[in-house]
Amino acid sequence: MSQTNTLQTAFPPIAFIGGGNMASAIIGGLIRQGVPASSITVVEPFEASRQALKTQFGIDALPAASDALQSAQLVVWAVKPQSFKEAAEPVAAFTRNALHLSVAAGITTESVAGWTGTQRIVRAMPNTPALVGKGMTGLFARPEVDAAGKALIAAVIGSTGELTWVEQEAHLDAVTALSGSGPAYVFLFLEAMTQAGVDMGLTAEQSYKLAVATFAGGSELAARSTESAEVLRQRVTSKGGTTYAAITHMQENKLPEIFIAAMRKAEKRAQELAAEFGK
Ligand SMILES: NC(=O)C1=CN([C@@H]2O[C@H](COP(=O)(O)OP(=O)(O)OC[C@H]3O[C@@H](n4cnc5c(N)ncnc54)[C@H](O)[C@@H]3O)[C@@H](O)[C@H]2O)C=CC1
Ligand SMILES: O=C(O)[C@@H]1CCC=N1
Repeated sequence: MSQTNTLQTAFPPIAFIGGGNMASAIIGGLIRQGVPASSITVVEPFEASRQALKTQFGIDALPAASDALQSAQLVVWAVKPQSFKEAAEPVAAFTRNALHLSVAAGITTESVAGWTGTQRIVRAMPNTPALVGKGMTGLFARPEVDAAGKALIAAVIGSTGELTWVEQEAHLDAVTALSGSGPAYVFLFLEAMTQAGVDMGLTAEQSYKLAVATFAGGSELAARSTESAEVLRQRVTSKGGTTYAAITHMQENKLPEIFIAAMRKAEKRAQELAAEFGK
């Protein structure tokens, strides 16, 4: 049986609370896998976002929580950490028997349990390449989630790309700093590489194409290779050559150290979000 058929037959009704970027990425993955829009309910207070869900997926999102949520066996929380508690209040009464999946950065499953009145919670940290089926998601399940619940969530998230389970919830803050925020680091590099290409006389279009293809190609090579990134880097870097000149400049200016420190800032911010908005 194909993956599409498995999902179509095995998929229960699912509700999304918040219908923005991340919800759309996951909904897009589900629909690409053949899940019917009619089995997806979305609560989204903003008219423009509801319209976008209608245009993109043919989903009539609800402006507020209602007893339509009662049929959902899985509830996906895709609201900002700042809005989670407020969003949970009107929803909780309808969803006590459902399995819950939160993608909110920083917010602990302990907080989600307090707001939803259930312990059956998985916390996930996806990323925006999920929009094109190339997502990477870290997941943590509370002990109250059984194997069937984990399998359902792996099927949902698997429709958007790859996934990995972590044993300690705190490690999701590391996942956030790495792959959750990571696409932004890639885009910053793309911007800088494109600018450098333009400075050296290429057109912006040509330069961007070269940069994007280089990231995609480098990632694919690393993914398929049995060798480490360090070895792959050394293979590009002829002694006294052009790459050597560039990498030496980056190392002398502590680019790796800056990168590592920056990611620790992201991890710390995830911890702060929990403290600020988790109560
Ligand atoms: N954008 C990203 O790269 C990633 C985001 N996340 C997490 O996903 C969550 C959602 O982020 P985005 O989708 O980027 O934000 P977004 O702003 O695009 O979507 C959030 C949606 O929630 C809606 N909303 C606000 N109050 C609500 C309420 N009371 N009830 C129901 N819906 C309500 C908003 O109208 C908005 O459409 C955040 O918690 C974020 O930490 C996780 C991984 C990556
Ligand atoms: O920046 C944020 O807070 C969210 C979480 C990871 C990516 N975006």
